[in-house]
Amino acid sequence: MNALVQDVDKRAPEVQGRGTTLESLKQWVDQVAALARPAAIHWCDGSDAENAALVAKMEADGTLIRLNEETNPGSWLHRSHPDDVARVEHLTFVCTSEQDDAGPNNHWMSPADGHAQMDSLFEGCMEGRTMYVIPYCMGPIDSPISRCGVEITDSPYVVANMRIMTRMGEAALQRIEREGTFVRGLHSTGELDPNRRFIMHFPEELTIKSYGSGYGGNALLGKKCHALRIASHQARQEGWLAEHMLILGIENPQGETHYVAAAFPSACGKTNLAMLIPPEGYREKGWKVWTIGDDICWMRPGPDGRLYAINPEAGFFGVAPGTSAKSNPNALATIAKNTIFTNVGVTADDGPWWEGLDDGQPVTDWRGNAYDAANGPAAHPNARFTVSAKQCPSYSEHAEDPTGVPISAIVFGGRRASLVPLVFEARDWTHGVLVGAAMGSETTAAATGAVGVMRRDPMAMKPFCGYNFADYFAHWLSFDNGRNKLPKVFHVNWFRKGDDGKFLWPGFGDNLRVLEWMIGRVEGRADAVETPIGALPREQDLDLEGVQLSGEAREKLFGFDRDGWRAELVSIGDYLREYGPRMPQALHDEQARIAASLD
Ligand SMILES: Nc1nc2c(ncn2[C@@H]2O[C@H](COP(=O)(O)OP(=O)(O)OP(=O)(O)O)[C@@H](O)[C@H]2O)c(=O)[nH]1
Ligand SMILES: O=C([O-])CC(=O)C(=O)O
Ligand SMILES: [Mn+2]
Repeated sequence: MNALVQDVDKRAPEVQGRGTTLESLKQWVDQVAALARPAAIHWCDGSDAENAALVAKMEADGTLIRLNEETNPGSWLHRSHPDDVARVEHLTFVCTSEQDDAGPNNHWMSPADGHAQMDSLFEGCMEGRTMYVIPYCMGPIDSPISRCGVEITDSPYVVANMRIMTRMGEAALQRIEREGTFVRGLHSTGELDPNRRFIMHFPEELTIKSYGSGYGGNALLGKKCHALRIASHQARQEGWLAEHMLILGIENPQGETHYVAAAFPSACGKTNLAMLIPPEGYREKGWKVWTIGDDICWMRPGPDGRLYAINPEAGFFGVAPGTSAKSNPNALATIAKNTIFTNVGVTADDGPWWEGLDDGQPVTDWRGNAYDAANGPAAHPNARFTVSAKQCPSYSEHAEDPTGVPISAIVFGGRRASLVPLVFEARDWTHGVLVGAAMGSETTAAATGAVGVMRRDPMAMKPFCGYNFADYFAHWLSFDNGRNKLPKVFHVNWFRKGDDGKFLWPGFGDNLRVLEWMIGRVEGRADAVETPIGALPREQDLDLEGVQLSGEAREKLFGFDRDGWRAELVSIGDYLREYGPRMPQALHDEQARIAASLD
């Protein structure tokens, strides 16, 4: 047992009050142990020795497979159960006392039913297994914006991943004792039976219970469950924002840096944008892009009224397929060592392999079978890497600033094959909130279910907002209070397709051309044309030197299709009405204003 917690037991009754938080932690651990009946309890300290012992155990039982030590030092392959490869939105619940507080955007169960359901699954589920207790901090350990939690799990794979993704161990436990509060997460991989799998949240109790999956977003409870679903609920009560956003810094040739936060749905380009390498021409002039975070952003107004953002995570849990020396060399450099690969293929010399990788050939697929193209891709489309952010060559020296970084622009974006141009700017905050609320995107392999189906995914938070979207939009609107100096809001679409079904915009490094225009707008330098949907750049307002665009590409990326947008605004109006009377009138008014200006 951890020394700090052990001390609680030894304390004389008169000083025990000082350790009340740790006492209640210990009581909860005891309660869980009585229910799940593990063979042993291990309090994680986050040390290298602890990790080495866990990894050795996982290597021995086949949970981890060692990759080539020369080409991929310290790196491992994990093959999940083939039915457990992505988030399960249909099995994810938000349990609030009132159903309306969870909203039409969440599956709901009453807290009593939710606990009963989960506790019956947890009964005796850890028999013969070790129960790990993981104290962790989301965000830099010394940042006032950070928050702590404790995850109890029976999966050593989860422990190894949480060690990379969070600040885990002794320092987190000390912060928990100081702060007097923490999020409780209980997880078991159970039998990995898709029919006995639930990811359940109790935001009013700051509690998470997850059963039956070992996959990242379902099992690493610090990530989506805590840092988005529970944190969004806390953020609303306390006046901040917990968002599914990357954070990056753009340094211009004069050495000035602007920070941008961008919300794209799962597997829609956050990791890639966060690690962008400037294209030819920009590099020579001295443009640089710095990575702060690739998935989650917590932000709040600072004393000067600007929004300050931290990345609550310490690592990247990124999509492997498509990562190449051409698309994302920074990611490739980051994962060159000390990386856990999940569900990738393997080459003859024990290297990790996925579709889109520049060289190598797979001999084994993600299931562990001999690779045969007839059986599908070598790597699962949602294969992932887990790696420390510190290994990223573009990791910003300000990424761990306790104050966070000031945000100049917020960017929303989705996968839209048609209609939506490359970029436009919202005219003010309220319009920006509508643009976020109306976001649409085609579904991806990050969640189980059909891929490529267009759905509304407001602010990329459809699977992650822990409360009613109507209240969430009202919360966003409330930041426009006359005191805050809010960032400009933009919308991008890297995924517009031509008649031949191919992407019209080169994307990746070339996305800096669009970011540069945004910064120009923030500084009042760049030009645009006003349209009913917002301000659009003309081709000449972007630096497109060296970019080959067809006539069709120019028309579709920079044009505005009035008839198409009329239909889109009708669909947006219908969507807002699905939330009934809780939807802020300001968003209905904004939708009506734009719809009217399209006539
Ligand atoms: N065409 C095009 N594809 C892109 C671009 N950026 C990223 N992608 C593709 O989008 C997919 C996923 O991108 P990621 O950056 O890993 O997605 P993410 O938003 O970080 O995803 P999560 O970790 O699931 O939240 C990969 O297949 C990329 O190759 C781009 O600018 N253009
Ligand atoms: O949660 C996960 O498993 C990975 C992720 O970032 C997402 O799906 O958005
Ligand atoms: Mn994500």
